[in-house]
Amino acid sequence: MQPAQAKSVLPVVLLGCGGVGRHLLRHIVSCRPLHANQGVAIRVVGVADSSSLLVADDVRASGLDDAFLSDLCAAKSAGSPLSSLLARGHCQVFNKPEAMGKVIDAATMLGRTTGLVLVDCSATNDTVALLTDAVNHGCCVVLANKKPLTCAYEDYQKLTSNFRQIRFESTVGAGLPVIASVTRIIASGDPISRIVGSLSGTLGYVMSELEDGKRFSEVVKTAKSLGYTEPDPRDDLSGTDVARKALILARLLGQQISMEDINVESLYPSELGPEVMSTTEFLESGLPQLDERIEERVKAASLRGNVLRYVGVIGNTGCQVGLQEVPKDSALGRLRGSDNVVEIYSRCYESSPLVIQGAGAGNDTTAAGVLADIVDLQDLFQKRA
Ligand SMILES: NC(=O)C1=CN([C@@H]2O[C@H](COP(=O)(O)OP(=O)(O)OC[C@H]3O[C@@H](n4cnc5c(N)ncnc54)[C@H](OP(=O)(O)O)[C@@H]3O)[C@@H](O)[C@H]2O)C=CC1
Ligand SMILES: N[C@@H](CC=O)C(=O)O
Repeated sequence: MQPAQAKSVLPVVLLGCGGVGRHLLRHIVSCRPLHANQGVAIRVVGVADSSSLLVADDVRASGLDDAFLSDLCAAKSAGSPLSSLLARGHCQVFNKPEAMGKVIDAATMLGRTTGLVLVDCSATNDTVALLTDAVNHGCCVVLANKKPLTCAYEDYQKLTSNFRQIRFESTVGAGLPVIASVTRIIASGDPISRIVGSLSGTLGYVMSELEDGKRFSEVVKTAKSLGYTEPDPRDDLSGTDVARKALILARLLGQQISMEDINVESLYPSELGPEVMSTTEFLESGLPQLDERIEERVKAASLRGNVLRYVGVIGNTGCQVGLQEVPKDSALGRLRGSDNVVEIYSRCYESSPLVIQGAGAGNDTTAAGVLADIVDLQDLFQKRA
């Protein structure tokens, strides 16, 4: 008989079970045989949403089983609260504000013993203190949420001070290996001078669909239904989401800057902003008001043989994100759908940049990136027979 392979068991608490979080749970379940072959077992011990935290009865000994996780995804997809799963047994539910204290309790206990990966697939600013606390208790952190990395610089520094314990590949380019590539180039001592790219799956998709004559308002709604947009698509249309990605890259390059230091072009006026109308109102009545203006810009560019792309430039002297007219047959102009393209210029990649291209948004690819980050942490967890 073969001796049982030693496994790294990675307990996970997931914050956020929306589009990305649910895909992550499904990927964890479907990858069990693959991970077993790789000597890894991911044990989901807790899941939180905006109002509560559901945890396994004894987080040190066992997690939520796979049938439970499937039911949890189904319940959240149907709009039911996490507490609707209490009847299944072997779990407890804590409501806010108590819930976040319970996450810290789990992080304190597991950080000292088995270790814990706290995964942030929420879209809130509210998790940064919790994540920093978890890191300080020896836990690891994986982020799809960009906000904890784009907060005040001092908070960013605190969160990332133990760099080996934190992964955030999906925050830029979803599942594309952008952060890994930048990190490797930096580690090799090759100075990066510039990163240029189309960093928004939503805006890439919208711009390429407009070239086919579709209406802006309709295309934005389709991007939302495909899982490309942020929960409020104005985060994409304002350029804020791209600016967050630019900031994450700039900070990775060592720049001590903040969101206010980035020049951002918004595709909608402040009268249609979140302070004035809800997301639903924006989608129903605000968005159509933008159709004509954007479509005129697309047509004007087309008459010059160009297309519009929302481009981010991260340089040594500053960062800008905004619409640019680019030749139709350029690398940026040829982009279709939700694809991102990122060009990295450094001493080794000066005349011919390192180019990373592929799907840059979507729940599936984002969750896959998060899962790869979790598995990448396995060496920090003890192997057990
Ligand atoms: N979709 C994509 O292509 C990509 C997304 N991302 C990032 O992934 C994250 C998730 O996106 P997505 O799944 O589309 O968003 P959703 O809006 O679908 O889901 C967000 C989830 O977070 C939960 N939540 C809100 N506040 C808190 C909180 N304080 N604590 C715990 N959970 C909370 C929500 O709870 P409730 O269910 O109660 O509302 C919801 O379950 C975002 O930060 C996004 O920027 C990153 C790269 C690509
Ligand atoms: N809304 C974002 C999702 C990924 O970060 C995008 O469209 O790129």
